[in-house]
Amino acid sequence: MWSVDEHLADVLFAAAPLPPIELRLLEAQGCRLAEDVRAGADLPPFDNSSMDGYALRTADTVRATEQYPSVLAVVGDIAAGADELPKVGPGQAARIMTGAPVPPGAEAVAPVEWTDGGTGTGQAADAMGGDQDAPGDELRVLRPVAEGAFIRRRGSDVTAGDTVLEAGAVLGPTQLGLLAAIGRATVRVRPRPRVVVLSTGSELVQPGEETGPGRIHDSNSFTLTAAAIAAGAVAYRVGGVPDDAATLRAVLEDQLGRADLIVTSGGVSVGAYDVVKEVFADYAGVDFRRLRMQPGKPQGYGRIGGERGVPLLALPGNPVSAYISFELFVRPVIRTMLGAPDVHRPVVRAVTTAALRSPAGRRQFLRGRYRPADGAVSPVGGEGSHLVGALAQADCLITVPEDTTALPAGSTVDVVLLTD
Ligand SMILES: Nc1nc2c(c(=O)[nH]1)N[C@H]1C(S)=C(S)[C@@H](COP(=O)(O)OP(=O)(O)OC[C@H]3O[C@@H](n4cnc5c(N)ncnc54)[C@H](O)[C@@H]3O)O[C@H]1N2
Ligand code: MOO
Repeated sequence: MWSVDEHLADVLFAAAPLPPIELRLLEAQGCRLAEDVRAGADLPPFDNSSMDGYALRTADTVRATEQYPSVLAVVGDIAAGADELPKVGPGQAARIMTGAPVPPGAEAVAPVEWTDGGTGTGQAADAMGGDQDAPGDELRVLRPVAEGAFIRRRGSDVTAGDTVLEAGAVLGPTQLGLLAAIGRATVRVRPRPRVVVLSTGSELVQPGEETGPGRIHDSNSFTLTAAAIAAGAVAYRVGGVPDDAATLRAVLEDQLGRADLIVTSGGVSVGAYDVVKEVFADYAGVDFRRLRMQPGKPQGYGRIGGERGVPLLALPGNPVSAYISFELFVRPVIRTMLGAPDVHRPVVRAVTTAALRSPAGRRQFLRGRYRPADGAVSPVGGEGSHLVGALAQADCLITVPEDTTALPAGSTVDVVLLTD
């Protein structure tokens, strides 16, 4: 028998970060950067207005008041995206929209609310006049405007040559937006591992179909596929492969091409129909071992597919065993392939609200609910590895060490937190 830690070490020994690839921005969401990204140009790329208003020279507004406005000649109209800009001289202003380039000669922008909007009334405007082609040709400015007011300076956000994101950064919405803003269409990242999830068992029926005598719905392929996605993988679900050597070989052969990792459930124990185990051992080069843990005792792992050798983890079929095995062994492999620094789930110390029992010589992982407020943890459901109802209520695993068979309520235990 092997310990949990020995098995984890062996499984991780064979795992490595996937080689970086160049991906389009939205395909790279959630991935880690494999390069330092530098800005090729300034952001903003040019001085521009942060308000709808009038670009002008500050000296012209020094004595402006509501009673005695400064009167300026409007010499042009600048929309965002404009490339031909009027020159603003003394006594002149140009109507300007938010984001539009500040024209030569202008030193500040007066928001439209600080002017009469070119209406000739001398009353403060609350919006730009609607006529784009013919802005009023005489503007009254109702207060002084300071040098640089409402101008977003070129390079004030990002300067050309700046490292804007470092290798290892995770690309979320705002990082992807920044990459787009500096003009990057693609980026070099560690890709998400492609995980093929395959559940074996002739008793399995897909959800939505009638079960019939002795048959059950395939739930593992859903749990494991969802868990792989939650861990950061791209996952492909192949549900319900019958316990038949030829079929299983064909399916494995077929799936190999699109997999960085294969995860199977079922057929790893000692049953008479566990042809799966034979196929994995002979064809796929998978070793089987029994671990000093409960649930999750029987485990297989190895590499399949000759040269390239895709790692394969064969998990036990009992649904709770399969899920716990995923969390303890498969998730760290996926996280390693992603190049994540945190490959393991966090473990906290907590006080159990109920007495716990555990088989001698096995590390037990009981399902529990953890209360961060007071550091208490309560078991949910029993020990049985078929209890999917209780599993769905749990948010943590309560660990009872190998050498402990009973713990009274109030004992301090290690708890593996399962929430993302
Ligand atoms: N004589 C022994 N019997 C068993 C031992 C043992 O040491 N000696 N180990 C037990 C333990 S522990 C486990 S765990 C299971 C592992 O069994 P297998 O990996 O061979 O899985 P199966 O026999 O195919 O199925 C076990 C159980 O899980 C259900 N199952 C399987 N696949 C799915 C699925 N995709 N969705 C939902 N449920 C699934 C299956 O119907 C069985 O009830 O072996 C024990 N036996
Ligand atoms: O180890 Mo099995 O996984 O106890 O149910």
